[in-house]
Amino acid sequence: MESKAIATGEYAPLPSTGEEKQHPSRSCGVRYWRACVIAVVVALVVVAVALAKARMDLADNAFPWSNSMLQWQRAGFHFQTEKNFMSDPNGPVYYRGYYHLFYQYNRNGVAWDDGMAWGHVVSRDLVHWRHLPMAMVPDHWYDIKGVLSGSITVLHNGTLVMLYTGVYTNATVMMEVQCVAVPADPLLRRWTKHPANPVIVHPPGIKDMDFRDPTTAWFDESDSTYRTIIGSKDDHHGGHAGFAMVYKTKDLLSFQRIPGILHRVEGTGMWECMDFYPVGGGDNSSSEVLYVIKASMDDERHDYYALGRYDAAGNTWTPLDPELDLGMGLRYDWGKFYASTSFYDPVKRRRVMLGYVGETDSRRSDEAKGWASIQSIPRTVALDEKTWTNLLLWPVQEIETLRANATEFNGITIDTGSVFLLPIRQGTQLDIEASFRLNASAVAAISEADVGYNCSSSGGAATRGVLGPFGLLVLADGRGEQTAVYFYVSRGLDGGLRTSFCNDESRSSWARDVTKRVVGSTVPVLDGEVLSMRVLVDHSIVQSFAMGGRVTVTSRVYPTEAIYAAAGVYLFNNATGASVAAERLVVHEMDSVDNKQIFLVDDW
Ligand SMILES: OC[C@H]1O[C@@](CO)(OC[C@@]2(O[C@H]3O[C@H](CO)[C@@H](O)[C@H](O)[C@H]3O)O[C@H](CO)[C@@H](O)[C@@H]2O)[C@@H](O)[C@@H]1O
Repeated sequence: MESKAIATGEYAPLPSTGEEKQHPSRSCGVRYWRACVIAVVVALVVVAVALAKARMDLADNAFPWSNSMLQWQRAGFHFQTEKNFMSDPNGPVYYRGYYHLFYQYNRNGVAWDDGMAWGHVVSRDLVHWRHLPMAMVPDHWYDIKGVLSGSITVLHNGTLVMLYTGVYTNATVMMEVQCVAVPADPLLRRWTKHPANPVIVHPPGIKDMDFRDPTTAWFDESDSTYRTIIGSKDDHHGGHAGFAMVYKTKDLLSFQRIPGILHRVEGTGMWECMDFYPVGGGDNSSSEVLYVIKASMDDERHDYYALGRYDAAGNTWTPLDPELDLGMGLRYDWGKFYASTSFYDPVKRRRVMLGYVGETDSRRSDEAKGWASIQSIPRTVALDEKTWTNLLLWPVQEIETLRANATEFNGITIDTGSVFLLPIRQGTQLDIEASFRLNASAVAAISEADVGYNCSSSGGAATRGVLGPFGLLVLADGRGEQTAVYFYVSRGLDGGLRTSFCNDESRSSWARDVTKRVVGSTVPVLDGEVLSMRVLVDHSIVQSFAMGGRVTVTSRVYPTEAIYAAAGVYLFNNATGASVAAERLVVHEMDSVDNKQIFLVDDW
């Protein structure tokens, strides 16, 4: 097994793409002088055009992406569309033997635009998806500018109702309104928009375009009504609060706003794609049920959540810890992950959520690829009954059916300042399980304080501290391109240890026209626990999970050289004060899923 020094130096000059091969020139004899003059003139013109283009590209830092580089970026086992722009997952539901996933889709381009529709796929296992025709398109006056996000509710009688936001415009206004549709066939291919639409218009005092994304409704036994939440924002009197309103209905057609608000947090801005559901209190738990409130914060483009108590009679939700109120501390994911939604899976009696993972490359690259965005792997959501301060978000078990060859490594100790190449067959579609233990006596001997480590501002994986960073380099070619997924342990002034978990994208690509950040968060680690991570690598998407899903971090990365056979995985330890033992390390190769475009009931 090979061991080599970690690359911490500056990036070398941009490499050539390999497409700019020199062609041998043919010498010009007298007989060919005419042809040669023409050839020289043509060559000069070509060079001039190429130089002009190169100057333009340099001006906006555009990398000369080749087709094979762009082709490599498509995921192998995540769901994505063949072409065009996809965003929010909408109305996931289990119905008559199939998981249905709808999603925001622009049929005409690689970016968000007017005219968003609901795409539709179905699955038996949340892993292999089959495409169905567009489920909902803008074709009524009240949704003519777009069928925006919404939800599907399974009513007590087993029937389904879709709630969604329609956008319309006339000479004076652009307006978001809430609408209802019901399925017209058992496979949910066609939906009938109700003649009563729009069924909810915004209350006074709210801006026309700050009223969207109705949640899945739940049944309240106290007055036998269904209830749904709609997010908004309040910019009055110089404020900038996000807040949630609750509507109740008996028939899913006539809605009444419950006075007051469910919750409001000053300074958080528009709450999009809200979600609200119970956690805890399950079969194995004697503890009370808590309620998760989640909002996609439009200002920041992050999905925040908080744990609290719900008082249905008083129509209020109160955070367990006011310092971890919505928008303050807890996120579903610390990387690129937005507009998530969840549903209750009655088959496996679990809550499952997913969010969309947008592009962090340039619009020009998206146009060249012809597609934009990937859906996250569906994740189970559960209360962390050990901490009671956070959720556990974990890839659904079904994706383990894609695991092919597994390579297990035992007894590797990574010395300070070293890297270790893992001998695996391919590095582009992987599910990696790893747990690490810092040398205990080294940790005990260290008394110096190293407080205040922050993934985003402390310099990433190349910055060395006493007890970190250490972890994995994925999509790494040993020549500088690498995405680091790492822990960093610091000792606080109180003597206690504090652990951060981060994805460092800053060396993920030679290209300068992609966004590269270091993202992550501190993660709770209880006494005696080893530091564990799981990393799903799937071409341009890397999803990292720490400590069983207490913290998750998703990155989009666009390597230029660490692709195809050149993509590898390394262990690394950039700490100065302690070696790290990889106690458990299993690298599973992952099969591809073939998301067929056409669905035929009989052939599946
Ligand atoms: O597709 C509409 C639904 O998407 C949501 C949440 O993602 O709102 C998005 C929003 O548009 C912004 O997001 C786009 C990418 O998702 C972005 O490309 C666009 O430039 C942004 O405006 O859609 C509304 C437009 O009315 C805007 O206010 C949002 O930020 C969700 O809330 C929508 O239902």
